[in-house]
Amino acid sequence: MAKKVAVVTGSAGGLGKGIAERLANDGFAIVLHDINQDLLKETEAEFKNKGYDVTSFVGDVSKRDDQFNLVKHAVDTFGRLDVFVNNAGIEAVTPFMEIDEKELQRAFSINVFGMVYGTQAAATQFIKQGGGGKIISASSIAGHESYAMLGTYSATKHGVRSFTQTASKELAKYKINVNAYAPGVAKTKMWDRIDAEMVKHDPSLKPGDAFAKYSSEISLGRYEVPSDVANLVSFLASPDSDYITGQTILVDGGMVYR
Ligand SMILES: NC(=O)C1=CN([C@@H]2O[C@H](COP(=O)(O)OP(=O)(O)OC[C@H]3O[C@@H](n4cnc5c(N)ncnc54)[C@H](O)[C@@H]3O)[C@@H](O)[C@H]2O)C=CC1
Ligand SMILES: CC(=O)C(C)=O
Repeated sequence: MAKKVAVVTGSAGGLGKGIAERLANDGFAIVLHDINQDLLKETEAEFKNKGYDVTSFVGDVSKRDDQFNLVKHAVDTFGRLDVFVNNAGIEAVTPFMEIDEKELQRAFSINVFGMVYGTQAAATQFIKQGGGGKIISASSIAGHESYAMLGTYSATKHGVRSFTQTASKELAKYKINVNAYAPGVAKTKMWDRIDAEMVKHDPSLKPGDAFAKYSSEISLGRYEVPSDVANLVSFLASPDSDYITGQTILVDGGMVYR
């Protein structure tokens, strides 16, 4: 039987790379994707060296055409699509009174518009194929609870949770499951940048303090690593999750309780 095919956006590094590697080990053919062409090519070469069935596509999730072309690339290369992971996202760290139009536009266009366009592109292909499919998106603990200095970011991740619910209700008739994962505090480049920005806005903080403070609130006593998130995404991409849809599932080591 032909391999199932998974697309993971923003998978040149960070959580997306961990998710893509786990899905490759689960037996999927993988479409890596990112806006960072150099890092994407490095990751593609690394995956090829490991023997994974992989291709890559450079794109910007905030551009609707790019998202549809990404799905086209997956189908042209591997013949079908089974799983689409809307992972790409950016942070925004700003005191509420200083949030401006530029920040709102940039964060919403990537985190929310990108998720909507990716979901539309994947669902269009799933409906054409006629056999259902899985759409899995990156929300956050900040999609369940809003944080100081992370107002814009938190609103975008609440948006992902909201669109996950709506899309799941409308796409259920096509046997398309739409769910989201909500990580907590993972030590990726994103958190390095959040930490640096928080220091700039709060003179009482030194580098590493914000990350240490957030991490200290994790019940299981350690920060998150990509495989923690990938374990959940693997489940959501598998038939074991066929009866779950519209959910934004926390994978945070115990920080936010819903
Ligand atoms: N790191 C963390 O603690 C948490 C992360 N998340 C979410 O998980 C997802 C992945 O986060 P990380 O791996 O930590 O971030 P990261 O910044 O380490 O990696 C994100 C990747 O997405 C790519 N990307 C950014 N904008 C893009 C665009 N417009 N189009 C295509 N690719 C783009 C980047 O080039 C990068 O390779 C994000 O949606 C983030 O909001 C959620 C909760 C916690
Ligand atoms: C990066 C993130 O999603 C946080 C702080 O919850």
